[in-house]
Amino acid sequence: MAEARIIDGKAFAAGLRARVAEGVAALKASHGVTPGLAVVLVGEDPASQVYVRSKEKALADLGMNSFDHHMPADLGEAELLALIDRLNADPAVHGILVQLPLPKHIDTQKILARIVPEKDADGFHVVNAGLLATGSPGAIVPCTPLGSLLLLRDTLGNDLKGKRALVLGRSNIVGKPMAQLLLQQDCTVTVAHSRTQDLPGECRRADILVAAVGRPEMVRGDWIKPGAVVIDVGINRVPHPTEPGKTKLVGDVAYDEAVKVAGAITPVPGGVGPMTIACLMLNTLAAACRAAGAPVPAEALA
Ligand SMILES: Nc1nc2c(c(=O)[nH]1)N[C@@H](CN(C=O)c1ccc(C(=O)N[C@@H](CCC(=O)O)C(=O)O)cc1)CN2
Repeated sequence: MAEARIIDGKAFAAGLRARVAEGVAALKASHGVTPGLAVVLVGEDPASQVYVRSKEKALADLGMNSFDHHMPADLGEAELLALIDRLNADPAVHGILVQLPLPKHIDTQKILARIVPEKDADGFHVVNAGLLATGSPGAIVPCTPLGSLLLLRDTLGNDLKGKRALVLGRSNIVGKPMAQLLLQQDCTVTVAHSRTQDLPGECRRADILVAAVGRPEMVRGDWIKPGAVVIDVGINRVPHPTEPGKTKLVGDVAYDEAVKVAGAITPVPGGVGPMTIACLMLNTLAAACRAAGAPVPAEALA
């Protein structure tokens, strides 16, 4: 059997970013509005610092405003809530991003719930989750599931109808919204998790397999239906197998095994990861369009 087609998330994300840049220029020209995202980072988690820097660079590259709030790890919850209140009230801020994870002394749900839903660029607010779950217009869709769906549509030529989809993982940030998006595409959706019986068997039935479980290389090659499309959301840093003291990134899928069975597969790195940041840019543009009464880019509507 031929090896799987490699889904190039990096290239697709570059194209999406170019389309967002065009949308930004058009909004400036038509309404005199520059989309702006407030980027809130609390503490010094090294991975979060890297992601936040990439987001701030992407904003600048695409002609958007970035309002950076890098706060100390011992910032109090009340101070963070007060910052969110200020950003909610600032008309130049169209989107607010609070980088996760937050330090343990801060109640993440309380912070996310404080962001007004129309500025919730990550789509994590319960109002946006509810709009998505009910198929209502105006939902801001979480970036990683949105990016995964755009890659799936591109791979399958928009033909997801009737396909059996298995989402492995039930987080509020990826698994649940991913399942909602696939349902909207008329897939037959199963959500599997750590307590699912016969996980390999469930996976083997899937035409579309989205792995978002956060366990390095958990999905083995013989769990995959021949020809299935595999979207690997996992980003796990593990000890390098041959270079002592070094680490490497792997997904939730054993790539070398899966690539021999699947019809198409996202690599890690270079698959879903770059789409997360591109979709954040898209959601920020969409929020600015809504605030200005301008048409919202179709890709953001899922
Ligand atoms: N508020 C949020 N916090 C977090 C989110 C999120 O969507 N919103 N997601 C992750 C981290 N994340 C963005 O914040 C993110 C993760 C990975 C990538 C990415 O491009 N990964 C590269 C590899 C990067 C590397 O070498 O480490 C890839 O997969 O090719 C982008 C964004 C948790 N927090």
